[in-house]
Amino acid sequence: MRKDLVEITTICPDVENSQFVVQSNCPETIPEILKSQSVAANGNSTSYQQCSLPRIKILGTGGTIASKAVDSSQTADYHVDLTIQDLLDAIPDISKVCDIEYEQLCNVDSKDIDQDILYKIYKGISESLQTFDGIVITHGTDTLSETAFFIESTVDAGDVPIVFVGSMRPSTSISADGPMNLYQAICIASNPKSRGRSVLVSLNDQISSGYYITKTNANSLDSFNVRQGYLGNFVNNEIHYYYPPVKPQGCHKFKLRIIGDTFKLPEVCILYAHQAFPPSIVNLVADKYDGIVLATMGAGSLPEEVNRTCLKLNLPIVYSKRSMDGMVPIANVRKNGSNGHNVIASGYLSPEKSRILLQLCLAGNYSMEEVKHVFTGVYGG
Ligand SMILES: NC(=O)C[C@H](N)C(=O)O
Repeated sequence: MRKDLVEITTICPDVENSQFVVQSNCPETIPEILKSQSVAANGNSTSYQQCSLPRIKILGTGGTIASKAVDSSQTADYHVDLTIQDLLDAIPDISKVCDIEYEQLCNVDSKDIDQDILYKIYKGISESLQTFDGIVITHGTDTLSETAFFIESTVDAGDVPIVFVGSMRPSTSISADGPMNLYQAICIASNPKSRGRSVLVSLNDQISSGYYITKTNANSLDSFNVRQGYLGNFVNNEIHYYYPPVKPQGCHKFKLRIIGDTFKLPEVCILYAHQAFPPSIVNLVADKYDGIVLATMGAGSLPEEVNRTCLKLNLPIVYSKRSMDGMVPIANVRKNGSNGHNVIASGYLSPEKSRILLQLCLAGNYSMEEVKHVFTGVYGG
């Protein structure tokens, strides 16, 4: 698993009592690697000495974690002003945990992450997978779940942990949360127990799946919520995972086809439904977009006239939901005997994740049946 472990002895008859030689500044997790390798060797042949720390790549993109306000009591009205190097300077102890290389991909609030930046993040991660033991991406929390979902859907990480991290307070704030969140993200990426868990998110002492996470609180430190449950947490900066490594159920992987360096996804917009939602709004955007996602009321509810309008259109329309919990079942979309040639149920996916999934399906020239299969078969729609 690790390239930087060097075999030093060949006799280890008693795994439980065997001694491992570890550098004094090694992360506490290293003995776990050594132990598991010895167990794999059936307790009778191998022990290892660590000769270097895990290699971690940090990709900086901006967000509140890289922001400054005018004074320390301010937790709003701040701007992105710090580089990834500044952020790392605030956590000098991290040099005891791993060897770091870093790259500034951009420095923006996450509301400004567009397709070009998304592609830079995809490329930065893909190019680092072969060389590093873990990857950390600093990112604004507002759209972090979208980037994490996109990366989970397009990157085959193998066992390498890809950890997204942000903060809710700017760096200048009293009790800024960024340095600790970043420190923990790097510990997650460096820890062998994180291998095989795909895309993770580090925030407020919690470790979550990047695939399932949703930002549910616009202001508090405990901003992310995962109905599927957290994967683990930190106590005294030790990682405690609740489950063995696992990847999200049925996640559909897309292979991005990039021509030259141009990366262009089809355009999909989201419309938020409400009482008296007019069909005219659907017609208005239908000409300008390749697909539409509707944040419906309840579990797929829209005024009947809007349903009829959608069925007349010749573009894919995903019925998602305004509610954070629950799902849109296919039965609520293909109603009254209609075969719903172009309408798709989002299942459990939020509107913003449905949008990305539909973009990826359309970019791959999936047929309507294939698009439905991705949503229906995999996500329970
Ligand atoms: N807490 C944050 O990071 C919010 C910020 N507006 C962003 O998404 O970049």
